[in-house]
Amino acid sequence: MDSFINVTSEIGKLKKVMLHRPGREVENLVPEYLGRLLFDDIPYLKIAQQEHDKFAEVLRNNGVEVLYLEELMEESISDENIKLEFVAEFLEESSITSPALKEAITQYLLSMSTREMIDSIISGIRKEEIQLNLRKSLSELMMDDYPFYLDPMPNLYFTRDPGASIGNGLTLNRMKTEARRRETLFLKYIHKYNNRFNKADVPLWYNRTMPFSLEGGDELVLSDKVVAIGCSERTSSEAIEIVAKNLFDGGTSFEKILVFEIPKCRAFMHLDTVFTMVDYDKFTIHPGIQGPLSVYEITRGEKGYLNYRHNTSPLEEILKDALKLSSVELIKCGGGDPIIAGREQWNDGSNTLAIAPGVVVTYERNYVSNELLEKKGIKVLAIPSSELSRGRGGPRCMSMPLEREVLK
Ligand SMILES: NC(=[NH2+])NCCC[C@H](N)C(=O)O
Repeated sequence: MDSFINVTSEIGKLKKVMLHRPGREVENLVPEYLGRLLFDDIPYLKIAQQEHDKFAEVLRNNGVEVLYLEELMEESISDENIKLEFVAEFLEESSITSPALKEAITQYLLSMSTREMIDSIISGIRKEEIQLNLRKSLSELMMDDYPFYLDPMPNLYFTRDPGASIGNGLTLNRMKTEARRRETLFLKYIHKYNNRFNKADVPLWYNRTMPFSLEGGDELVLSDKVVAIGCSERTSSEAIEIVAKNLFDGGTSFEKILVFEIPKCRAFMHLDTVFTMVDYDKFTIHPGIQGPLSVYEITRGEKGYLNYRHNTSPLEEILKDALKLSSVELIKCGGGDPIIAGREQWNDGSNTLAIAPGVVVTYERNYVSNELLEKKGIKVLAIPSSELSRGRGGPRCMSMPLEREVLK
């Protein structure tokens, strides 16, 4: 049986992808906690869902099988013991320490159908949902005005980040911030228990139990030989070394890791917010990172060691050389105009999702960058984006490819 995961490029025809349709979690955002939950504004859920459905429809109309995280998860924990294991682990990681409270929340969750339970965990659990006749501990008393027992997970529709498909395997990531760390538990259970996965042994190139942060928005599979990883606000150099070692030792075809060191700031949180691949030899780039960008290379060394090199050539040269191309083109977000580029990058103008070589899904609000892509011969499938964009992620962030056609 073929592996359930097969991703050896950023642009090969997309065959299977995992999404999460935004739900009630987005309506549990309030101004006080926006920053901590990594949002800049509160999306209007009804419109966000319509936009997201349009995104899924564009993918389906182009031959992509769309799988929803919530459905894969429901399949994964249908067995009662696995469900209990999941709930216990989830509550542990949500810092529910009081045994009585843990028991009350567990009973509350288990009174629901599996699907309702998953939706409720994603939405977050407000204190008034559960009637408690317990004596409060000191810490509970002091946290009394905090509205949630379980925080909502509004970033889950960015399915790109908790894990990434590389070759036939996955990185199961450790998220930089507390706000997103529990998201990776879903992928852990899907990987471990979903029949689609474990029938075809899927190796993990990284695990969420490791201490260094790694997020999928930083992981780009440029070819079956080259992976680019952003060293960013979210992804650490230590994690990159571990992924490199595991890919090289894991019998994969990968030979080189290009480490893109980008400025560590919110606007550029992941590499894919400033750089994506749109065709064999074409990339989008935010002009704001071209100056500060440093590229390092990791290759296989002797006796299992890794070789490291700071490559100071211009980015075009680095990409040409790594991908064995005669030329490459970097297409500037907003055409390079600093105001347009700043505005469109903030709404993920550089965050394209290639669904085939030269065919990308983008946000329609980034019309200057979209027109430019079209001028360069790229087919642009633009989706509505007024509400989805408020979470600071675009079509690439909102999708986790599971399978792409192998490029010839
Ligand atoms: N792959 C990406 N660029 N993801 C964007 C994620 C946005 C999300 N609000 C966060 O801050 O984590």
